[in-house]
Amino acid sequence: MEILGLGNILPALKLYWLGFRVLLNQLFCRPFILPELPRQHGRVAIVTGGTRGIGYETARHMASLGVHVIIAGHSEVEGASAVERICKENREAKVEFELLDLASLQSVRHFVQSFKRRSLPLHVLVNNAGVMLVPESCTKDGFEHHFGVNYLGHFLLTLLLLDTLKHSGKQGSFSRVVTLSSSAYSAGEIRLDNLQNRHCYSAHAAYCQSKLALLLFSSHLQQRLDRAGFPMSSYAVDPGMVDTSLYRHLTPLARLAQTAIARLLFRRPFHGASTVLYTALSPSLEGEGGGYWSNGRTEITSPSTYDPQLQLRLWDVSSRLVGLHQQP
Ligand SMILES: NC(=O)c1ccc[n+]([C@@H]2O[C@H](COP(=O)([O-])OP(=O)(O)OC[C@H]3O[C@@H](n4cnc5c(N)ncnc54)[C@H](O)[C@@H]3O)[C@@H](O)[C@H]2O)c1
Repeated sequence: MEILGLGNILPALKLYWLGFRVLLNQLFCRPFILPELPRQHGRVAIVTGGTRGIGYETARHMASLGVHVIIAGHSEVEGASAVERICKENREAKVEFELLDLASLQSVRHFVQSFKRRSLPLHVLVNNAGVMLVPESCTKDGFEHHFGVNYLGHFLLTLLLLDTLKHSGKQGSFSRVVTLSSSAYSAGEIRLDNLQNRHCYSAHAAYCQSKLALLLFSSHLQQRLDRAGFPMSSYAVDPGMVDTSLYRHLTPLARLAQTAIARLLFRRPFHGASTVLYTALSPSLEGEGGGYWSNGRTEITSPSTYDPQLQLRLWDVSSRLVGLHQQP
C-alpha cells in the first residue's frame, strides 16, 4: 500500500509540476502534423497496446498505409474490437490481434515464439503499451508493475525480436524500434539497488523510473546497433499529454480535474501517434536512428540519460532479470 510520506509526496509533486509545464507548452505550441507518408505494402509491424489510445491510432494509420499490423495486447475483447473497427474503416486493412501480456515474461516468450513460427519479416516494432499510477502490485514474475510492464516486458520483447528485426532491415530501408517514453522520464531516477521501488512505494516515482529506463534502453540499443552496423534504428518518443485511459488510476479529485482540463489542453490520441508514426515510417529519417523525439523533432534530454555507464549497467541488470545472459 502507498503510505503518504515525503518519499511519495515529492515524486507526485514533481510529476504534477512537470505535467503543468507540458500543458502550458501544449497551449502555445501547435501539435505536429504528420506529413503524408508513402504506401508501405509488404511491411510488417507489431504495435504493443494497440487496442486503444495512442497505440490504436498508430495501428490504424499504419494499416491505412498498407502495413501488415499485429496488435499485441493483453485484452482479447479490446483486441477484437480494435481489429473490427480498423477493418470496418478500411476493408483492405491487414490487421490482426495477438495475445501479449507484458506483465508475464512467459507470455512475452510465447508471443515471440508464435510470431517466429510464421516466418514473417518484422520492419517496425512499436513498444507502446503502458500503465501509469497503478496501485502497488507485482507482475506475474514478481516485478513492480510499472517496471515490469512498461520496461522489462518491452526489454525482453525487443531483445527476442532483435534477430528478426536485423534480418528484415536493409540498406535504404532500416527496420525500426520505436519506444514510448514520456517527459515524465525527467522526474525519474534509476536506483540500480532499488529498481523495484521496494523501500517506500510511490506509483508516481515508479512510472517516472520506468519511462527513464525506456529512454536509456532505447538510446543504448541505438549505440549497439551503430557499433554492429546493423540496418536498424531505435527511437524514443514522447507523445505529449494525450487524453487517453492512461489517466484512469488518478485519485478521483485529480481525475475530475484531468477530465476538465483534457478537453482544452490535452492532445487527441491521433496527435499523440503522429511522432510515433513519423519515427516508425518516415523515409526522411532513413538510416538516422536515435534520439528522443517529441512533437515531430528531437529534443536534448537531461545529462544522466546520456550516461553510458548507467545505460550499460541497466542493460546488464535487465538482461539478468529477464533471464537473458547472452548479449545480442
Ligand atoms: N497519454 C499520455 O498523456 C501519455 C504521455 C506520455 C507517454 N505516454 C505513453 O504512451 C503509451 C500509450 O499510452 P496511452 O496514453 O495510449 O494509454 P492507454 O491506457 O490508452 O493505452 C495503453 C495500452 O497498453 C496496454 N497494456 C496495459 N497493460 C498491458 C499489459 N500488461 N500487456 C499488454 N498490454 C498492456 C493497454 O491494453 C492499452 O492498449 C504508454 O506507454 C504511455 O506511458 C502517454
